[in-house]
Amino acid sequence: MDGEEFTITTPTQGNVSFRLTDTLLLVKHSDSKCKEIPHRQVIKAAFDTASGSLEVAYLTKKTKKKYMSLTSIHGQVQDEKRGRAGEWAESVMQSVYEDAGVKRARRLKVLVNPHGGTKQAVALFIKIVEPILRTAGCHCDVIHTTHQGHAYEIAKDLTLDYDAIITVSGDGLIHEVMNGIAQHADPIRAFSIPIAPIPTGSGNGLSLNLLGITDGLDVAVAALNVIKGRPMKVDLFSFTQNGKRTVSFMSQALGLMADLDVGTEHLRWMGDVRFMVGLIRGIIQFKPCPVQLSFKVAENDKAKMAASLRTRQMGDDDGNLASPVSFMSEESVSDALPPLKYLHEDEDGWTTFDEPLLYVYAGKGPYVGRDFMAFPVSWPNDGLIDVMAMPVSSRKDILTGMAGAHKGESFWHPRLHYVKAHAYRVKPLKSTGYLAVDGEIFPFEEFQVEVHQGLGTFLSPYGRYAVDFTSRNPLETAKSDVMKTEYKGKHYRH
Ligand SMILES: Nc1ncnc2c1ncn2[C@@H]1O[C@H](COP(=O)(O)OP(=O)(O)OP(=O)(O)O)[C@@H](O)[C@H]1O
Repeated sequence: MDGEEFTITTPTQGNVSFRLTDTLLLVKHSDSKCKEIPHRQVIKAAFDTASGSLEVAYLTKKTKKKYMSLTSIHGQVQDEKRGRAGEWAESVMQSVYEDAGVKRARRLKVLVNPHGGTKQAVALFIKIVEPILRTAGCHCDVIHTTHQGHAYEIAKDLTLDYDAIITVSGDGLIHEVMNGIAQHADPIRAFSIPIAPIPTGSGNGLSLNLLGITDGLDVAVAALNVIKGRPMKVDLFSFTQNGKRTVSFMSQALGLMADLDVGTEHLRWMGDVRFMVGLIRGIIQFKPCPVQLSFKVAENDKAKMAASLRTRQMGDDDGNLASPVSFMSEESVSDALPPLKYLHEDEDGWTTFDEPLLYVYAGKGPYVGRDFMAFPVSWPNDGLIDVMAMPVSSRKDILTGMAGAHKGESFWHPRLHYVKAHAYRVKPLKSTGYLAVDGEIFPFEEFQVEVHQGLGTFLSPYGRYAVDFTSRNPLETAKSDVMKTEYKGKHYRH
């Protein structure tokens, strides 16, 4: 039945015709040219037999609008086509959902943090996000968090019949959800319920990574990801400190990089500008970060990391997407978190970095904020954590290093050490300093981090981070060999 044209008569827009092709829904108003809506943006086609009315809904980008717009068109189907309208609407739904590997009418646990970022979460959810989710037929069980720790409590006792957990917040609430799930009676099954962020916090790093720099702060694009995204397996980290295990999904920051978060909490109202304020303040203060860093290295050649990223990006299109429709994989169900592999006292195969440092920053996901692609060669489920360490140098050095930070160019800074590791540990050499884990403050005390490959799940439109790292090594070939020699020979002891 694809290809057949259906025309409806609407109360306000005259006649509107629809035709479905293999990839598009064509929408034609009598007085305007035909709109081409990709299947992915179509969220509803429904025919009501009793009234003879057809509703078609989709999202489109409109110039000058901050967010994608929801269009819902209702109207009476012409008499002679009424008998086939139900079947046509069903064939549209089949094409835009099941044929794309997506279950319709997802059941969602929605956590709205009224306190995050610029405190817009409640208004944005009610005005923009909820109408989109409801139009798509999603079942939303909405809770407004009332206190710190609330999302943790909810996630810990979550029933496992949700298709996704939606956080209308920043990254901080996701950290809480992850740690609630880690304490769940059935953590592996709970971790296989995908999380999808609606970006209303100040940093929104996860949303930028899943949706890209152009769409990453668009709450309507994020809502579309909730409806149409597919589960993407991601690595999570165990952060252990003083015998306590915490799950981290994004980053651990020490020194200058922790200054961006810690101490700018009271500036949440600024949105992500607060991180720039933190950076400038950190550069003015220019305090060294008194720690010893050790890691279990997997790769330490930047050029190889960038080449391997390009190879992966050219690989199969949705390589990281889990099988569609049903999210729970019965075979992979085990009932406990993976055990820790590395003991704190284990020295075998560990490399120690001996240079005085200005900061250590480790994590997963290229963007940590809109202006900073900190981990450009990060991959969702390579089983590794990207660790960077900046030795104490001049303010000028740091500033030049940050110049192309929004495009990930600081990766190539000759003084920045960047490794992919299975695990790493930090031992403070003094008692005072800053440590932030996923943006939350932690005691400045010894800790260790290891990676659990593919333990977590996010909803993703692409099955990979929606981030292009196009920057090439400015020193290219010859000079990069010099850097490599210096890297291995001078500052490390094995
Ligand atoms: N009702 C509430 N009152 C106070 N704090 C809350 C409330 N609900 C949640 N929180 C806390 O707010 C903190 C920040 O949440 P969130 O991640 O949404 O915003 P953000 O920190 O501004 O954004 P980002 O993490 O992206 O920088 C979380 O640690 C969470 O525990």
